[in-house]
Order: sequence, then structure tokens, then C-alpha cells
Amino acid sequence: MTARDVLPGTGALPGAPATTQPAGRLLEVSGLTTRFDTPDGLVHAVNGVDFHVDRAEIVGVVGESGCGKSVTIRSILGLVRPPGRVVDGTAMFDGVDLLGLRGAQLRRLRGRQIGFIAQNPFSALNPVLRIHRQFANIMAAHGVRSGGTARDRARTALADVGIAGPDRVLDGYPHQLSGGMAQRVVIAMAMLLDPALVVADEPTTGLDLTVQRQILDLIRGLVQQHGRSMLLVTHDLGVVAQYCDRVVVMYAGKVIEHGAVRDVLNTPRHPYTQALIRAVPRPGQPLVHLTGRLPDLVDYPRGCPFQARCPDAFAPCDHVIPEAATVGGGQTYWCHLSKEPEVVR
Ligand SMILES: Nc1ncnc2c1ncn2[C@@H]1O[C@H](COP(=O)(O)OP(=O)(O)OP(=O)(O)O)[C@@H](O)[C@H]1O
Repeated sequence: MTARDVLPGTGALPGAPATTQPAGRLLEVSGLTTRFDTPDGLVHAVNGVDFHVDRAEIVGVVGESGCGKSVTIRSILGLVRPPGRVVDGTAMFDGVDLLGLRGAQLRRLRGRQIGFIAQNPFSALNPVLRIHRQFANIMAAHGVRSGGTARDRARTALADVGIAGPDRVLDGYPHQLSGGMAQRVVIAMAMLLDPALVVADEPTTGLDLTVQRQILDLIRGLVQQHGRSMLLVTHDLGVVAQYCDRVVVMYAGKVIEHGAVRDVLNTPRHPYTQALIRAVPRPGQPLVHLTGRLPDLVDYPRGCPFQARCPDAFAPCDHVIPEAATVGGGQTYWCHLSKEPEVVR
């Protein structure tokens, strides 16, 4: 089933044109720009972001806190609320522009075609409804009639995420679950209607290390087993190395480098990517901290947004926006320097 099957005729909607995408492409984001109108001024949270996700591919979005990862995916999913506003761009999903969809159309697509796993599972669950009712509501909202009862289907979904004794969970309320169990329930809900794309925003925040790995292994298993694609937001390059095929590195609301994980992590081209890799904790070695801070997103810098923290900044960096440079098998970066890549170990 495709987005257009779920949304018959959406291609004719204003702002939601059907276009052709390269074979194998599932999501293509172009020129995505999102602003927040605040009393302090206009926050340039996402600034012309381009990236794509192919079928059966796991793409990581990485960068330090505040660099625009969450706002990027929330913009794509239609979850940005005032004072935030998507002001430009397209997000073509299976031939339909998500940014041109409104209300019911978007809700139909989310859940059915795109499963969303949020950072905090308790914010995704309704605190006053028993879990079985929440599963039933999802199925009812999407007009899904299963072979068995809604409860049978929910039971199977919970078993798929490794919950033994699903009936006890189904009859309970969210507050009776541990963080890890609650996230498993949310994952089961996200996978319930067999989405083509799973979007996970730091899905293991707040969980202890062992549970984090179990949850990530679980999500990857469910994604790969069914040939789905995933967009995985994380600030952890270890997670990118272990779970992703390609990576998109963001800084100050821009993509500054992207490519195959092995290329970007072995031979990072952008000084910011190099600094991020150097800051990954290594056993037996002193911690390296990223120095400096993100630029002011209200008074957005001209030129390269990383200039103030870049050890290699030179004449053009403070007033000329770098052009994209592509090397090897598609590794692309935005930097005025064209020196050989640093090998970070
Ligand atoms: N409601 C809002 N009002 C004003 N600014 C906002 C709002 N939400 C986000 N922003 C700004 O947008 C920028 C990007 O935020 P975002 O949450 O996407 O960062 P992030 O990379 O996901 O960080 P984290 O890893 O901490 O979640 C930040 O500067 C943030 O302050």
C-alpha cells in the first residue's frame, strides 16, 4: 500500500503534488525551513535542510543538543505547533508532499504509513486510558478490521516487542509501566499498521544503558525484518555506527555533512563532524569536550554557521555560505576547506 492509496487523490491537492522520485526513494526532504516567532525574535531552527531516506535503509540524524534534529522531524510529520511554522520546503513521501497535507490527511498517513516513536513514551500514551483501549483507538481511527479482535491484534503486537504476558499490560494504565516497558508499548503501536517508514526521535532517552541497547536492537529488528526504512534521531555517534546505514550531520539547523556511515565516521570532511567524533568518550582516554556554543539562532550568522568554533576558519567563512562538495560514493559536506580528510581515531 502506498501513501496515495491511503490518501486517494492527494496528488491533486494544492501544495501536495505527486511527483516522480528516484526508484527506491521513500522520503526526500528539500529546502525544509522552520522558524519560531518568539518575543526575542525569529528563531532560525531549521534552515534549508535536504536529505533523503531510501527503502529498507536506516538513516541517522545526529548533532548536539539544539541543532534542530527534533524540529526537522516534527516539521516533516506536521507536528510543529505555533509559535513554530514551516515556512518553506517539500517532504516527498512516496510521491506525496507531506508539507502540503493538513489535519485528517496527515493523521491518516501518520500511524498507517509512518510510525513515530517519540523521546518520551509517556507523552505518547494517554494516561487515563487502558492500553488495550489505546490500541483499539488506533485501529478504529484507521478503519482497520483485523482477522481476529482488536485485542488479539494488540496482543500479537505486544508479543512482537518482547512483552511476555501481554494481557496484564493491555489491562493496565501507562503509569503502571516502567520506562522500558512503556517504550516497548509505543513501539508496538508505531509498528501496528505496518508503516513503510519509522521515525524515532531519541527513542532511548532516560533509559538505562542495557535497556537502551535492547530497545534499539528491537526497533532495528522490526524495521529490517519487514523491509521498512527508519529515520533515527540521536546525539550518539556510537548509535549511528552500530545501527545506521547513512548519517545526516546537523549543525545550527543545517545539514553540514551526510553520507554512508563508514565514510562519514572514518573520514569526516567537515570540521564539526571531526569535532563530534573526537568528543566520543573512549575507554582509558581523557574526555574531549566540544568547545564553544551553537550560534545565536535569532541573529543567525552569515557565511558558515560553524565559523566561530572552527579551528580552521579563514577569510570566506564569516560571510560566504559554503557550497556542497561531494566525494567518493556520495559523501557530501558544506565547508570552504578542501584539505584531505582527517582520520579520527
Ligand atoms: N517552541 C519553541 N520555541 C522557540 N524555539 C524553539 C521551540 N522549539 C524548538 N526551538 C528551538 O529550535 C532549535 C532546535 O531545537 P531542536 O529541539 O530541534 O534541537 P535538537 O537537535 O533536537 O536538540 P535535542 O537533542 O536537545 O532534542 C533550538 O534552538 C530550540 O531552542
